[in-house]
Amino acid sequence: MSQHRPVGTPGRAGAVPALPDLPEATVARLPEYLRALHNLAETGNDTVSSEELAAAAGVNSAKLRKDLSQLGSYGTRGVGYDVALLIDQIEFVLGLTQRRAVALVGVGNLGHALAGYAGFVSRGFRIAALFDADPARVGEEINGLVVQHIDELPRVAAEERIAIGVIATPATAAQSVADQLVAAGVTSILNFAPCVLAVPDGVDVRKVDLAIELQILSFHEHRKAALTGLPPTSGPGLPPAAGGGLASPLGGSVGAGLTGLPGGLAATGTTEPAPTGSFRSTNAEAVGS
Ligand SMILES: NC(=O)c1ccc[n+]([C@@H]2O[C@H](COP(=O)([O-])OP(=O)(O)OC[C@H]3O[C@@H](n4cnc5c(N)ncnc54)[C@H](O)[C@@H]3O)[C@@H](O)[C@H]2O)c1
Repeated sequence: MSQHRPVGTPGRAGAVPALPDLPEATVARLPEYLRALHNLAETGNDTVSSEELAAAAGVNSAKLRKDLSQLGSYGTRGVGYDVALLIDQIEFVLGLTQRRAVALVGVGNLGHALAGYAGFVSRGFRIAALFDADPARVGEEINGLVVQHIDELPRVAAEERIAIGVIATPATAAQSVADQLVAAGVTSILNFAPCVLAVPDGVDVRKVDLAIELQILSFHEHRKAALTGLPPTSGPGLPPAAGGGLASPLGGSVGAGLTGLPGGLAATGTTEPAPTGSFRSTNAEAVGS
């Protein structure tokens, strides 16, 4: 089978292109494919097999073939995928053919690091404005941009056509900043503050929380230790219980089964009720979803 462009690829002047309605998990993998494809292109590869691309992107090849088939891309039997064409297709679907303007709110420790990160430009984004509420930070120049007071947000958002707002303020300020971004017409927010944001329908929120990622890894460490009966890999941790399992905070032995979970929690996890009303809290995890 040959490789096809998806319906409505760039070049059809005036047309509003039809985009495939992709599952969120597929959308989350597309940037991984794109990164791998750019690396392949830079190292002189014109074509790539699904197995090679899957390995470079860190996913299984059946999943990759299914994801790419949803873009209308099937590769060519015996040849694989055309690297340049696939880059075009994925960039088109992700809307990366235009450089989107990003506003960063909160220029403290994290904000400084983000404002100075050169990788956004090469991935299709332009940090167009920096905001802070602290008069001591206003006027500071970082990477050629001057920090402006948050009160300037509505004017600058319109002038710079800000598409995405990045929140790097303390959690206590994040909801009010999100409200200000939404009022200024920003409909996509990347939230680094450790809190859930309420936003109106039509506004997308992604959340990045490295502490959550570490907690998930901690769970896997804990589980591996429980399965092998070995103590955790670092720190004093919990003392091994009699019988080789790990002691839970409420007594009992996790390694001997899941009966020792605090409060009698079921091992399958809990389900939160869906938010109601006109506000929603998508707050999807930007890492690992
Ligand atoms: N997601 C992650 O993995 C991760 C990692 C580190 C920090 N964080 C979070 O990022 C946030 C920033 O952390 P930090 O260490 O840079 O904090 P920081 O205190 O150094 O910086 C916060 C900045 O926000 C500004 N600010 C406060 N209220 C504001 C408002 N209403 N409008 C505009 N600016 C405002 C402050 O003046 C300050 O410059 C915190 O919420 C922290 O928990 C997240």
